[in-house]
Amino acid sequence: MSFKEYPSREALMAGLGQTIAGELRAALSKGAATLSVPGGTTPGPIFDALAQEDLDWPRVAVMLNDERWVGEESSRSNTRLLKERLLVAKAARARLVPLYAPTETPEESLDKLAEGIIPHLPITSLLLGMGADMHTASLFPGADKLAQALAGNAPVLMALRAEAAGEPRITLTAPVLKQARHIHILITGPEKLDAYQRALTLSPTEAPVAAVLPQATVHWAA
Ligand SMILES: O=C(O)[C@H](O)[C@@H](O)[C@H](O)[C@H](O)COP(=O)(O)O
Repeated sequence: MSFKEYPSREALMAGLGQTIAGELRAALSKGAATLSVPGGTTPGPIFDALAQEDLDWPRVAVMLNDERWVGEESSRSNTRLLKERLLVAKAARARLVPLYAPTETPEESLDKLAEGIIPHLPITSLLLGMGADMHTASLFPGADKLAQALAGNAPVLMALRAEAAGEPRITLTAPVLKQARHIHILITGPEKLDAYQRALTLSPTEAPVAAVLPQATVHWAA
């Protein structure tokens, strides 16, 4: 586990964008590469930076760590964010691996979406966000199927429901996250720094982000 503090959010976003681009470039020199990213409000500037990187994007599979079960017309759609901020400019030619399909419930689409993901595992570069409640991806404390999603034998993809999550979620499970070659957790501000420090002392059931902390680099700026 390591912790990296940056002098400003701008420095964090630019620096981490370059780190991830370097990891993808190294993987591409040997074969294909997979980038998995969060939605939410924090990663937009890293997406902007990555979209300008000179990479062999058609050989990069890009997916989300998790999705809120809403259509792309919703401002809460992570797929929409991805299309607007990451899969543009030079990265427009990257290959999007979907985490959403227009069925009423996520359960109806789980198998099909998982089938699309499996050929692109393990993830080369995994960028994770974290909530102040210490959830990561859609592994929320108190979620209905959290224990199954944290288990070593969890399927690749699961549908979860949690009060704090709002709509139903679909998420990569802990074993898939842990198998990523490079794991980066992106957090900003004092509240999330405090949550990260608490997570270091808690179990993944209490603080789901703890499941990946041992292998992760945490990147923080005030
Ligand atoms: O769809 C989501 O909600 C995410 O993927 C989620 O895990 C996110 O990374 C955290 O909730 C942090 O979100 P913020 O960056 O908005 O604080």
